[in-house]
Amino acid sequence: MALLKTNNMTMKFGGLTAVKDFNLELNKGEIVALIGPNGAGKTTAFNMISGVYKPTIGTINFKDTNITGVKPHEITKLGLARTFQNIRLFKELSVLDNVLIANHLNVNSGILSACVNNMAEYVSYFSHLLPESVASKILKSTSALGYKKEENEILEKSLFLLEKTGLVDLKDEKSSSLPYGLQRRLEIARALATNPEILLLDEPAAGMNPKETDDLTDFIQEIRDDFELTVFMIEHHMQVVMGISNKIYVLDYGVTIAEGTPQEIQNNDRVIQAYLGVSEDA
Ligand SMILES: Nc1ncnc2c1ncn2[C@@H]1O[C@H](COP(=O)(O)OP(=O)(O)OP(=O)(O)O)[C@@H](O)[C@H]1O
Repeated sequence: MALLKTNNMTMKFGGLTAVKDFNLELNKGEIVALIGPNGAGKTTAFNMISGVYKPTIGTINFKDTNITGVKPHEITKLGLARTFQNIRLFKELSVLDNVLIANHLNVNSGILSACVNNMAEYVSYFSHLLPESVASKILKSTSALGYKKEENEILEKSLFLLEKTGLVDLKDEKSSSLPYGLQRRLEIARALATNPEILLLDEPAAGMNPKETDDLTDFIQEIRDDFELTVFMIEHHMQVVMGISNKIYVLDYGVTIAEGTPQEIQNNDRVIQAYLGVSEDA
């Protein structure tokens, strides 16, 4: 059984059909890419899967659960985490604090959880709305509560995530001081704090230099293996897409014009005409 399956998922904005009858299947452990020209409907598809939009028509199933129209934080709680095209970190906080806060807000026991129970889901979605000063206060007040056991577990888990994402030596740096590629990794580390089964990556290579892009390809495969993830990514960078995807879906004007292996997609005339024939970064 597919881990995630959409059935004729469709989104209409007034008279515009942004995504039409999208049938996606993600199987456990796969890395699947969604490509297509600007305005093809990729972000809209992501937004429906992650609960930002409720599809106008169609359903989304995650394992045995119909998650169509379920709110973003609930979807995160079920095991789908996402990153955004525009990085959303607490810029003034340290690298470690960015991961600590996601972990702190994800604790499940104690007085702390009564106050901020399972808010990590919100952090990944609404961190841009949560003032940095409030984020800092949450961190300070949780320390003040003195939950040593929880504190230690959270610190350990955060350091583990930083180790796995190659950021542990930079844990005390201000997050905004990191190069772009490492900020994207930090965003992924924070998403991993919610213990996802599926990780949705929105243009993970955007703005990266060639070295960062090379590293990203290995990195995505590593975290897929280490955290037993299934990865679904929107990406324009063909080197990344063709290098690591098990399967690729191609959207054009909301319609799925092709799906298949990298080789099948590269040889598909319709895809070449609509997308691959134009500039790689279009
Ligand atoms: N909230 C919205 N209201 C109205 N139209 C929208 C909305 N969101 C997206 N659209 C339209 O839906 C279409 C698909 O947009 P979408 O952002 O999903 O494309 P995309 O493939 O992600 O593009 P890009 O690669 O530029 O990010 C576009 O015509 C866009 O203008």
